[in-house]
Amino acid sequence: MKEQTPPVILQCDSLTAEFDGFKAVQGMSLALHQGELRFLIGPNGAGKTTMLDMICGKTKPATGKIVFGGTDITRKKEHQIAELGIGRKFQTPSIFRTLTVREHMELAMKQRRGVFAVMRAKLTGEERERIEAQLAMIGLERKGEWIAGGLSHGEKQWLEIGMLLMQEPKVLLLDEPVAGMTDAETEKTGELLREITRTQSVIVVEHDMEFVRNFASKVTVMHEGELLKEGTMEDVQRDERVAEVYLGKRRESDAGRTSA
Ligand SMILES: Nc1ncnc2c1ncn2[C@@H]1O[C@H](COP(=O)(O)OP(=O)(O)OP(=O)(O)O)[C@@H](O)[C@H]1O
Repeated sequence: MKEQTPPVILQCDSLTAEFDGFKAVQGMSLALHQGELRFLIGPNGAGKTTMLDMICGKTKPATGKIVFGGTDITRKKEHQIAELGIGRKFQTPSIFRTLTVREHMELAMKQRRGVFAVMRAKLTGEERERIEAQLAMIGLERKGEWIAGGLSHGEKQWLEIGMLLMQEPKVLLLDEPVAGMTDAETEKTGELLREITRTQSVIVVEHDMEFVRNFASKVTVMHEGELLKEGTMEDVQRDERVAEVYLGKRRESDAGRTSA
């Protein structure tokens, strides 16, 4: 039996973003399917982060339309979009150095419940189990009592992903999640993202080409605010325009496995 393509969960049509007349993104369209792990790549200034900013409502598109799970979210506010189920993680970890790992997860869960709860407010047994399961998923099950400030850079990034997951988003938007990670941490992050896509969909903005090669099924390449190419990593690598504007440039300056 032929495998069916999962339905589209997020549809961006002809998005344009303008900053004082400068078009950072021009006519970008992107369709994300349920359970997809999509990589968004391109040279510096291509407009990748601006795309994520428009999807999560941080930047309002000048033109175009964004539909998420059948709802037009183009003009919705950031918090409304988050509540509908789009979670955003920025590049720099924003954790509280003095709270424990488990406290971070509890806070994230309470934000989801919409309760102005103090830390002492009781969690149900079910909620505790969810936290433990999520800690195990991000590989921090034995570090629940650790002060977050004592975690490694990679672990802090996983904690943030775990906090995002506690809010049960349907789509996760991640900006360079493996930047600054060791090779082993990068590999683990890729596996974590794969596991997440068993139930959720993910868009990752990424510069680490080896990471993209290892974990991407579909890649979207942007250049100067526009869509340059979309396809498998093989399609993208074979494309001459991509090689010219991006991969080629990168190869010249590539000293081993680094970021572009
Ligand atoms: N708030 C802003 N005000 C003015 N210009 C902006 C703003 N945000 C982004 N830009 C400009 O828009 C262009 C696209 O930026 P963006 O950060 O989306 O690119 P990017 O592909 O994510 O780049 P990088 O890989 O370097 O993060 C850049 O020229 C940037 O300077």
